[in-house]
Amino acid sequence: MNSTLSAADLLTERATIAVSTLNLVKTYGTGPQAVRAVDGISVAIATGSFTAIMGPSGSGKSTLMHCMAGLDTISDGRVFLGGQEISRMRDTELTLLRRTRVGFVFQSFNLLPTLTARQNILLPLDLSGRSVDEDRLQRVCASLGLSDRLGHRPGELSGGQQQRVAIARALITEPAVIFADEPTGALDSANGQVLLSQLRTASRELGQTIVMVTHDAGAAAYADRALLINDGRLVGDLDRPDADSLRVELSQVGA
Ligand SMILES: Nc1ncnc2c1ncn2[C@@H]1O[C@H](COP(=O)(O)OP(=O)(O)OP(=O)(O)O)[C@@H](O)[C@H]1O
Repeated sequence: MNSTLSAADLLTERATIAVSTLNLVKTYGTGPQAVRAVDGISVAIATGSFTAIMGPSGSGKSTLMHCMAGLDTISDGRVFLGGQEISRMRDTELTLLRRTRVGFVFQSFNLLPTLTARQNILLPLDLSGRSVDEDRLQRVCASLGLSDRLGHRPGELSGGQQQRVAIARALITEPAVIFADEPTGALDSANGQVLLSQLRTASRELGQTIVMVTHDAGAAAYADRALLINDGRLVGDLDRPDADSLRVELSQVGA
């Protein structure tokens, strides 16, 4: 997927591109204190792909992801998600889009402690008044190894299981994109690897588009593609990245 697509391409290729940016700029603050956290990034993410965003601390990874997900306003450029231009949307439209077309997984699992795993997973459907597709629920939970844990509350689950509940909650609405910010950050290495394999399976077997921010070259190696960010710019774009070549690329940008 090249980065020279026009806005018209991005709107007409909605079947093959899940999320894209054109000359995206995000500036925090004004005057001499202003920080250009994202400095003119154009990128197109293929539907069904698993993409890692990597780069040194402060390079703009989370800001880029937040702008792609409609969690943050942008300063300039354009963002398209699921065939719609979100950079032109009003707040109410954006809120609806985030609820129905986007899934989120964060480092902290963000589960509601008083709800069971099943109730946590179904929460986005409940909030938007949508009915439960029991088959999809069973399929998603089976693929994540959660079928026998659905009646448990988060406090009765391990960290790895809690993060899998968070992934099931993100998958249940069949969103255009799941955005994951350091999803293995609170897990030990064995549970982290299980989780990354499950994200890869969700992309390969369910066709789920996933965009993941990570510091970890080993984690990014599970993705189909790694975008390298430095000083708010796209400085590398690797297909089928392996951990060693990612470490070399990262050391060259000072990470
Ligand atoms: N709300 C904010 N207000 C002002 N500056 C911000 C804000 N959020 C981020 N920044 C700045 O924007 C730049 C990019 O931050 P961002 O969090 O996107 O980087 P990152 O690559 O995700 O970093 P890390 O890996 O440390 O989480 C940094 O210089 C940061 O200080």
